[in-house]
Amino acid sequence: MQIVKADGLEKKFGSKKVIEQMSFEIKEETITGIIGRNGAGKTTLLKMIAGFWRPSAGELLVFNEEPFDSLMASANTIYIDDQLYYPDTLNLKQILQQNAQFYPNWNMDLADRLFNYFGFEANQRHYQLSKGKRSTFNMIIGLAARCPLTLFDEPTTGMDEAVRKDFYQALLHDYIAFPRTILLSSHLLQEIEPLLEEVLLIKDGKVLMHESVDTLKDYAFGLHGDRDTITSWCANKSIIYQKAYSSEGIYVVVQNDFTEREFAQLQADGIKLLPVSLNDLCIYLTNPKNGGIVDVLS
Ligand SMILES: Nc1ncnc2c1ncn2[C@@H]1O[C@H](COP(=O)(O)OP(=O)(O)OP(=O)(O)O)[C@@H](O)[C@H]1O
Repeated sequence: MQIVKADGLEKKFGSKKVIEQMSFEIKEETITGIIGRNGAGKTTLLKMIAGFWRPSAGELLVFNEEPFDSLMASANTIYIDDQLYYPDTLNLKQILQQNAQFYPNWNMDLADRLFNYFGFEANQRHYQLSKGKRSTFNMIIGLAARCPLTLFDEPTTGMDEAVRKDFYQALLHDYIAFPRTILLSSHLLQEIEPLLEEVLLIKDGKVLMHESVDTLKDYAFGLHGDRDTITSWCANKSIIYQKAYSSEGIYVVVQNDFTEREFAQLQADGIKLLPVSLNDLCIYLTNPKNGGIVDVLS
């Protein structure tokens, strides 16, 4: 079953289109990484899915309903980012209790255990928490709500590495015990990769790719060696990235449509074949076309 379905989805702010012709489907009980550079449109997309913002055009269905202003969607969806606001009059324990009343699957035992593990105190106020502690508290709400659709928008902002690792472990552990549909936007693809089943890669408001992590791992590989040999091998191939490392040497990342025979021939020609990490692949695919920072500085 599809939990989210977008077809020709668009969002404009004034005359500026920030989401353009997005079409994709998110399957039930998957963890999908929403990946893209700064300003790609991740938050805008997640906020439309959460029902906070109305699309400008196209179709967006969440649980088969338009999510904007939908009570059904809001009761079954939770959106967590570092901007969550709670009234100053409530302490942290009261915030948990309030959430417990709203979310039908809320698990107070899980919330309490995480609350104690991360060293929160009942009478602390949300606005007084440090940035990392606020993200940690928000994450507890995102997990304990056990919403059928859970949206985490850069949930680890400000968390130190140890807390981020705890969060990823808690997320995976609770997801295995209580599967739900999770969308997770993060710049730390390397860290979240082990959690992900699918990646929705966004560039300039458009979907560049929507694939399983397994497919993306085999999507491309790197060729390292003599420039002329590699250039002739890549004449009819789809090049994703290239960098010269000497006057005769080059590193090229190329889409993987090589046959076993071609692989053997490449190696016989003295070309090194290197795997490309998911993180690097996404960086190369979303590279702006105006060179790198070194080009600006030199
Ligand atoms: N309320 C708004 N009014 C006008 N433009 C907006 C608004 N919100 C977002 N934008 C623009 O939409 C584009 C996409 O922003 P968005 O926050 O969705 O990107 P993002 O991928 O989440 O970026 P980041 O990784 O930096 O958080 C940006 O160009 C941004 O300036």
